[in-house]
Amino acid sequence: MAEHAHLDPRTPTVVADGVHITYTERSGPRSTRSVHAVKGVSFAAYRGEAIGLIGLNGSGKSTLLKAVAGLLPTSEGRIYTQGRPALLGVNAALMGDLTGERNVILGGLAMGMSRREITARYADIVDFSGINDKGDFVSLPMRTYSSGMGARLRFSIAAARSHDVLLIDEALATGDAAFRRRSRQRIDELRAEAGTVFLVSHSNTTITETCDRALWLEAGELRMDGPADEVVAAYEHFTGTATKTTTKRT
Ligand SMILES: Nc1ncnc2c1ncn2[C@@H]1O[C@H](COP(=O)(O)OP(=O)(O)OP(=O)(O)O)[C@@H](O)[C@H]1O
Repeated sequence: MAEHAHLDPRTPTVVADGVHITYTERSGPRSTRSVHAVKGVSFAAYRGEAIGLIGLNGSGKSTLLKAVAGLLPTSEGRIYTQGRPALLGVNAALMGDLTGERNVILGGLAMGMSRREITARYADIVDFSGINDKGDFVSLPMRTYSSGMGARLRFSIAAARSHDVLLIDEALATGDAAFRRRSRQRIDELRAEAGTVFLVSHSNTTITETCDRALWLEAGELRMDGPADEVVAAYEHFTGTATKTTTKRT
């Protein structure tokens, strides 16, 4: 229809409309302190996009991700999402005293998989994580894993099913090169299945390799939104460092 020609034909999965997020904490018996972490952020994310969130420490990236996941209320503005977004954080709640195997089952249930689906995908999840590459770690308690192993297992559990919106907070940075390659492929597949992936990372290389679009947050404000390579280039110019030195080696 000609009169609708100006409308974006893509399907939005997340719309943030003038979002403000403020943390309020008690700072004494009768006083509170508040931190205005996200300030008037607006964007629309569409099916099939992988969007990187970049910015200095404390710029509001994790806060925005948690709000999109529905774990933090906005103090002003609205966030609309399609389906139930899945948040995959470095600290996602797996249980240290339980074995990797038990955690795959619990994590799978938390991600909305049925027992039958988990059983069917169990071997793939463990293979993908690579935690059994050097021995039978999956039958050991998770507290015996390195932080990289834990993060890999979390990513593997979350990525085992498709999501309308998958939110990933730094999880990929902890893997080795082979695991990062597998993760990138899996993110591409999730996008091809028409999901939207958000990725918070301090590695500019991870952002440009994994994402087609990036949002740059600066002191809680959205400073730039555009193609990942352009936004990363502007951010690097701002931080005054070249790609080489900002690439986090893990
Ligand atoms: N639970 C909390 N209570 C109070 N203030 C918080 C809380 N979490 C974060 N903040 C504050 O909100 C601001 C944004 O933090 P956030 O963790 O979202 O930034 P970030 O960009 O993800 O940082 P980083 O790159 O260091 O992970 C910071 O000033 C931080 O101190």
